[in-house]
Amino acid sequence: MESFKVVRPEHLNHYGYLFGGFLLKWVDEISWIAASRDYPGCRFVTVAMDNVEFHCSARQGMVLRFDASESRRGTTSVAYRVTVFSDDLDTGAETQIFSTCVTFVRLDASGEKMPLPAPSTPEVL
Ligand SMILES: CCCCCCCCCCCCCCCC(=O)SCCNC(=O)CCNC(=O)[C@H](O)C(C)(C)COP(=O)(O)OP(=O)(O)OC[C@H]1O[C@@H](n2cnc3c(N)ncnc32)[C@H](O)[C@@H]1OP(=O)(O)O
Repeated sequence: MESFKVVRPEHLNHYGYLFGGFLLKWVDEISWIAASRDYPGCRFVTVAMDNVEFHCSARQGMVLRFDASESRRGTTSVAYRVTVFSDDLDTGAETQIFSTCVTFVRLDASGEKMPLPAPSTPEVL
């Protein structure tokens, strides 16, 4: 799943760069939306986000592209690889600024973990 955000003034830290907490919030939200769309009817909570490293800053006005796709499916959990790129709108060039893997666990209505639905079997033609 692809999603976009614009870095606005309210997203900056006191040095003038994107506050990392906003990036993590967007990564969490967008991968949660991707999981919830891929598994309709499942209630997911985030159990882990690995490899949080900020090597490139993002500045006001940048357009960020988020690419979230399933990377691992377990019994009660599913992981999404999220890669974030900053777009240069003048040249169209992209730079990868962040990547991590977010793991979600499926919960039932009482908050207990429960198995993911069985993968849909391919239709026999
Ligand atoms: C005004 C503004 C309002 C804004 C409004 C916004 C609305 C927004 C929209 C949505 C925005 C985003 C939505 C995000 C979703 C949350 O924000 S959820 C909130 C944060 N998360 C939580 O509160 C979860 C707290 N944790 C728990 O309750 C328990 O740990 C859990 C999740 C039930 C798991 O239970 P557990 O006994 O710890 O788990 P355990 O049996 O060890 O493992 C279960 C599975 O997780 C896997 N797992 C466990 N730990 C790890 C790990 N470290 N790494 C990888 N896998 C792991 C296990 O391998 C296992 O997988 P399977 O083999 O079954 O596939």
